[in-house]
Amino acid sequence: MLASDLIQALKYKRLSQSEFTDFKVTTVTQDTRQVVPGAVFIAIVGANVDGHQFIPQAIAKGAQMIIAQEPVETTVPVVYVKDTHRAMAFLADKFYGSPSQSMKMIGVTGTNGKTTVTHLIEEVFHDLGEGTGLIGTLYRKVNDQVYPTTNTTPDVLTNQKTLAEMRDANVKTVSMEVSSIALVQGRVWGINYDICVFTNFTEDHLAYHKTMSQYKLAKSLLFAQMGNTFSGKTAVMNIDDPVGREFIDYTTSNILTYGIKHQADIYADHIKITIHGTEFDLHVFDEVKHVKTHLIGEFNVYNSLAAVGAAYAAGASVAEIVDSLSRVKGVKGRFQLVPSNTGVSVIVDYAHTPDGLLNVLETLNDFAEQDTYCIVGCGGDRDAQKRPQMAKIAVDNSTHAILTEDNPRTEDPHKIMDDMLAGIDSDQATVIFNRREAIQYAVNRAKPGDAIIIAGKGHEDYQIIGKTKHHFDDYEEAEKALKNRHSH
Ligand SMILES: CC(=O)N[C@H]1[C@@H](OP(=O)(O)OP(=O)(O)OC[C@H]2O[C@@H](n3ccc(=O)[nH]c3=O)[C@H](O)[C@@H]2O)O[C@H](CO)[C@@H](O)[C@@H]1O[C@H](C)C(=O)N[C@@H](C)C(=O)N[C@H](CCC(=O)O)C(=O)O
Ligand SMILES: Nc1ncnc2c1ncn2[C@@H]1O[C@H](COP(=O)(O)OP(=O)(O)OP(=O)(O)O)[C@@H](O)[C@H]1O
Ligand SMILES: N[C@H](CCC[C@H](N)C(=O)O)C(=O)O
Ligand SMILES: [Mg+2]
Repeated sequence: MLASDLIQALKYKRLSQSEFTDFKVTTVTQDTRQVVPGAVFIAIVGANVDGHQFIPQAIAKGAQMIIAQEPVETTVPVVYVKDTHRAMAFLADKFYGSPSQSMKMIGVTGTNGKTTVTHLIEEVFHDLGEGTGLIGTLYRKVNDQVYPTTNTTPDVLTNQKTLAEMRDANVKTVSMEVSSIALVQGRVWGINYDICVFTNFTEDHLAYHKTMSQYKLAKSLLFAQMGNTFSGKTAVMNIDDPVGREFIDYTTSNILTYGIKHQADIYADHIKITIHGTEFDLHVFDEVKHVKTHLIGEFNVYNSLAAVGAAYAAGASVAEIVDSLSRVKGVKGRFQLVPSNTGVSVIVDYAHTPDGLLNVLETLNDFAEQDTYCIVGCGGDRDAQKRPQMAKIAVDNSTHAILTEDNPRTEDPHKIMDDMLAGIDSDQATVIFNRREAIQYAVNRAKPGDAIIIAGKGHEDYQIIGKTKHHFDDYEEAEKALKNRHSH
């Protein structure tokens, strides 16, 4: 694409040089680390640094045009806009040719369950032999090709680039996690969602959003993005959650409701939960099918219903969806059982919010024959308000609560622990800062019939201390601990 064509995407702009030599744009990026000769570099004012300071570096690496919002002196043409952040979304869509227009786009938002629901949806269309795409916490996936990712919802350029790759690889259906932070930062601006799913709303991310009402507003943006013209789109809403009921008013899309407690279009009854899986009768309007899945817990019935709604709206039949649900083995780090012959059940789970933790502990208590152990910590540089609540939930819902480190990041682990301990009496829990030791301690103490949940890090194969990532994997650690187990 020629630079002159690309900048047509920007309606209001000022060029630093009225005449410039047009060139073929090789890439558009806001990150100097991705600049190649022929690039257009967008200077973004970030939370840590101001991208305008990287302009000389970008030019040295071959950037041939700059998009800026502040006066800069350069040797290459500059396009001035009021807000480079907004411009980035327009340029991303234009450069990659609006890929979301040519695929069925499913966006999933909510505090918990996004990763699980997006995987369940992907599985249905994968089983139907269609090309599928997935963007989320674990990775970006184009058919079977997996790319690593840093954010649950990447920046807008990475999103559009990934979507373009999906379109070119014959992907028909994309299921995508949309985080609240991404929604306020415009990381999904320009994406044309056909189906949007709301899972639930409870506390998280207050370090970023400050108040629950701002957090809620952020989540609502996905449904606002669906628009208010009659477009054949569908919003799939959990109406057992009051916020799900409220968000229905934010869009004129078609609505599919799901739930267990309220009268919904899609609902489950006769629910049976065991350590091996969950069974229920699925009702989709007048159709009823028995579902047997490997996923465990009532919260996973909700996740299944959300996926049923999205897949149904995207054209799959109830029979096809049920067939796929019965095959799904589970998602990495989400209520994942670590095999062992010790008689102790060890489960790795990504619960990192009060509600998530409460749900998994309730599930664990449903089937644990004897005592339960909950190993949990809280991440640094994240919502501090959830820390005392999570400690209390651990204490109230397990026989032995063991408080440990998660990703301390740049915070002092003692400060994080003090925040957690403020929610309980200090003699109610055992504190073992070192996560490896905490896991070994629980595994040694547990008797056959006991169950241990290692919460908070799920699939993560690292621990972030300061700004450094060290290899650390709860599942691997649990396997090792079980091997080295010496019971007392
Ligand atoms: C606070 C926050 O959200 N930060 C996000 C934000 O970074 P930023 O605006 O702070 O960027 P910055 O580091 O100040 O840099 C400013 C500009 O200079 C550029 N730069 C920077 C350095 C350099 O050498 N060269 C260069 O060009 C950067 O590319 C950027 O354009 O934009 C980046 C690109 O989109 C994100 O990766 C980054 O997420 C950070 C890593 C993060 O931890 N975010 C968390 C809070 C988050 O977004 N989480 C949600 C929810 C998770 C969940 O619950 O699932 C998520 O979606 O992941
Ligand atoms: N529907 C649900 N309701 C409440 N808790 C849930 C639900 N689904 C999953 N959880 C809990 O939350 C954890 C994370 O689940 P999942 O990864 O699917 O959520 P997510 O929304 O993608 O999280 P993130 O915000 O980190 O991307 C699970 O390990 C489980 O403990
Ligand atoms: N992706 C989420 C959850 C991280 C989970 C936990 N392990 C932590 O580090 O807080 C976040 O960035 O807030
Ligand atoms: Mg996720």
